[in-house]
Amino acid sequence: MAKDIFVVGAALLQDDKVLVSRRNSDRILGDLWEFPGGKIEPNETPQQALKRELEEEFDDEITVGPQVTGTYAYEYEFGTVHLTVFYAKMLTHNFDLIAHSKVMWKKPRELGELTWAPADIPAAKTIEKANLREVKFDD
Ligand SMILES: Nc1nc2c([nH]c(=O)n2[C@H]2C[C@H](O)[C@@H](COP(=O)(O)OP(=O)(O)OP(=O)(O)O)O2)c(=O)[nH]1
Repeated sequence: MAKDIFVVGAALLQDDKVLVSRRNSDRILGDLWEFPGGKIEPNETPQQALKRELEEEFDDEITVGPQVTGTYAYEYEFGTVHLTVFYAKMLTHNFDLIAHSKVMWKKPRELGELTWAPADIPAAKTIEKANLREVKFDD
């Protein structure tokens, strides 16, 4: 049986745009677009894992909002990735990020132009049709 890998991704929002990130060429699923995030560690909730991964990656705190869509399982040859994508916001927006070659801020209708990691397609399609200004955060 293929191993199960539990992964969280963040659809970071800024006005009417969402941050997308491209995997490095030398990694599994190299060059494909994804939502920044990573594997959930034992004893972590998906939200805790997402905060930890994003804080490591972008050196900024995030607020985690609602799930974009249900957890989606995709069977790759290396294992089955169970991906959950949450809407999120950065607390202090780090503009350096925009210059970073592997991330881009995109409007929802532009998401269909990207070559996504297969596990991300349902979430990307949901966001494509979403009105990002209506996503509700608790704070
Ligand atoms: N981060 C992330 N990974 C994704 C997405 N879609 C998708 O299929 N994956 C896959 C790629 C990897 O096999 C796995 C996540 O691993 P990762 O390498 O990004 O996470 P990590 O930093 O915790 O892992 P590691 O390098 O420490 O082993 O999930 C996505 O949207 N975001």
